[in-house]
Amino acid sequence: FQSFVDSGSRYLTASWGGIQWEKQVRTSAQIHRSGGISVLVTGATGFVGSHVSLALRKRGDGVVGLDNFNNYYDPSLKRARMSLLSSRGIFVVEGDLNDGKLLSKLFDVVAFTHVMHLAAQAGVRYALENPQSYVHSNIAGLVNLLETCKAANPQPAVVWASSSSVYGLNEKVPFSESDRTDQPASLYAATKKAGEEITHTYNHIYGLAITGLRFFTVYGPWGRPDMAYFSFTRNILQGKPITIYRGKNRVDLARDFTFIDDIVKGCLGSLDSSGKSTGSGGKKRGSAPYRIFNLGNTSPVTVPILVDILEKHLKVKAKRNFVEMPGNGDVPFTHANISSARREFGYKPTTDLETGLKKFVRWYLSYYGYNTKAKLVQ
Ligand SMILES: NC(=O)c1ccc[n+]([C@@H]2O[C@H](COP(=O)([O-])OP(=O)(O)OC[C@H]3O[C@@H](n4cnc5c(N)ncnc54)[C@H](O)[C@@H]3O)[C@@H](O)[C@H]2O)c1
Ligand SMILES: O=C(O)[C@H]1O[C@H](OP(=O)(O)OP(=O)(O)OC[C@H]2O[C@@H](n3ccc(=O)[nH]c3=O)[C@H](O)[C@@H]2O)[C@H](O)[C@@H](O)[C@@H]1O
Repeated sequence: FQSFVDSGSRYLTASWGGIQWEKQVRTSAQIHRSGGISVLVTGATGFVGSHVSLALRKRGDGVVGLDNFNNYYDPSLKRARMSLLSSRGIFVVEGDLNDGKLLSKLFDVVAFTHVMHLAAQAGVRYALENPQSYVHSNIAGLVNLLETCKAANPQPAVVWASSSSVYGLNEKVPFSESDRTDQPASLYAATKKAGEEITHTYNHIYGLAITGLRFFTVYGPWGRPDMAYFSFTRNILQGKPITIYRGKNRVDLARDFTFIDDIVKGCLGSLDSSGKSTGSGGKKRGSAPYRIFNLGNTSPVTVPILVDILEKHLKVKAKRNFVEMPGNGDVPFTHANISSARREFGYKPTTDLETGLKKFVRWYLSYYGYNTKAKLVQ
């Protein structure tokens, strides 16, 4: 464990502590509505984390962010999201999940009721290039966070992001939470599956209330530049070709693309129904809930149709380059059964891909300085 932490030390930052810092953390954690909660959001300047933090704040909850601002994708986008959070009074602590002293300090300063754990090394194909980053954040970082939560007094309830990728090579659709998840197709998926097992042990031994959310290919404004809808948009606007993967016999790949606002509603619904941890200071005093939910859209769309929609909104034709899906961790299709989340906390996605991509394109053109005719304004 220590060697993972050491090998990841380039991520570690120590610019925290001091009276002013504690004041900022406390102020940010303050609850502004009756019955509100105070939440530590990890990965707060990431795509999903920034949206969830803003939504919690908007309804009057206390929010403190944590993020290491790593350069997996352009950190200036994370800084821009942070500015947005700061403008709403949310303080983001710059630090790594593996920094145990920092996490303990945060829990000394604030008695968080909930942890929304969204920090991770995301991306399916990048695991071929940098496998250790998945071990660092998704395994070692997760254990470190759970160690802190277990020792806290009171213990928070933990909601964290697993992934649709745990269904791996399954062919039965739609994917249900009770389906097998023992055939991962990527190291990313394997670390998310490991996360589900690891969180189970912390629930079992220490009484932490745990909810795992299997997100299905989330997209939207302020999104992730490494994802297909985002990189396709960039290339289409720059007149560069895009690579579209296809399965054997030229079968199109499909994803249950899910709009960010629907995911945010699912995150808040699961936080509100997460139940209570039963232990404190590392001692279990009763059993606590352990839950896993799919959060998808239940309406898969093929990748070429995604490109058709982008072309329509961008008013530019894509240069399509089809290649057979390389063995890089991809799965042919995803499709969520969401009846458990609907039953437990009323999860009901309402945005179709056409509408959601329109909102994404509008944001993209504005953020990257294009005028409405998709020309870059110099
Ligand atoms: N976006 C999707 O389609 C999708 C789908 C399924 C699951 N997920 C999961 O949802 C979560 C959020 O994903 P996202 O799309 O917002 O990704 P993201 O990369 O935009 O956000 C993750 C954030 O975590 C931070 N981070 C990573 N490692 C860290 C560490 N060790 N310490 C502190 N901060 C760290 C990153 O800097 C980043 O800002 C992740 O757990 C991801 O695996 C995302
Ligand atoms: O749902 C999930 O669990 C996963 O969703 C996404 O993974 P993925 O579905 O692979 O999303 P993209 O990378 O945006 O790819 C979407 C589709 O486009 C395809 N694609 C991707 C990139 C490319 O250049 N060409 C291409 O055809 C992929 O094969 C896939 O079928 C996220 O990147 C993961 O972090 C997340 O865990």
